[in-house]
Amino acid sequence: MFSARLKAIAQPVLADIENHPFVRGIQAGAVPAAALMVYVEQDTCFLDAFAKVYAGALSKCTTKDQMRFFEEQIRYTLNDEAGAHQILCDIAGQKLSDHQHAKQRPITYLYNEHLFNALRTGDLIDLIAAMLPCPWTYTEISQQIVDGAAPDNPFLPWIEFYQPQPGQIDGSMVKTLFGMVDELAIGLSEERQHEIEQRFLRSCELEYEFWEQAYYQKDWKYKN
Ligand SMILES: Cc1ncc(CN)c(N)n1
Repeated sequence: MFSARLKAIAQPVLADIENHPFVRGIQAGAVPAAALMVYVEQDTCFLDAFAKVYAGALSKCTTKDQMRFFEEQIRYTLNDEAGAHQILCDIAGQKLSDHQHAKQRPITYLYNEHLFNALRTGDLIDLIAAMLPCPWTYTEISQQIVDGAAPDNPFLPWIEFYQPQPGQIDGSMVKTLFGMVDELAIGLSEERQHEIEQRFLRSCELEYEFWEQAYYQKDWKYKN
């Protein structure tokens, strides 16, 4: 299966994500408030772009079922994922509405442009491959770190938010997306498959860099 190939090539970066100090901090129940707020601000920019890219995926669909699936993801991204941000703001003692109008920092810009590039230059499979690391790495992280988290860990609601539970959208949707990729990969040349793998792997690396950007509060050097 092509999806197994994608998961296999991403194992080293997935391990680095799971060991990132931000992610380890979530598991330990302590992340600096400033890092949390950079994360929330940048993730707001990211999810706005992600919803638009989902709309682009919808425009590339060939069946009603595929269209309904993406329509559901757009609603989830626009309406429900701010719930995860609210949890982080509560932990940091901050008001969510004060952190929803930030400008894109470099990695957010790069990640968003990477997605828009897949939308402009790729087929549906290219776009799904570029989008999949977003839900996939969070599902993997939440499964990995929930075991070591203490019952009074303030991040538990955030970890549970991304847990692949029956009826919860992020778990089953990852399976659906990998299933779509497997179907769409049938008959593609080795060269095309390699291109698609690159889009997937780049997004995994950008997921890592997104944690890095927030934890170390990285920003543009020159601003006006
Ligand atoms: C950058 C990023 N990647 C993934 C997710 C989880 N959907 C997120 N909210 N933000």
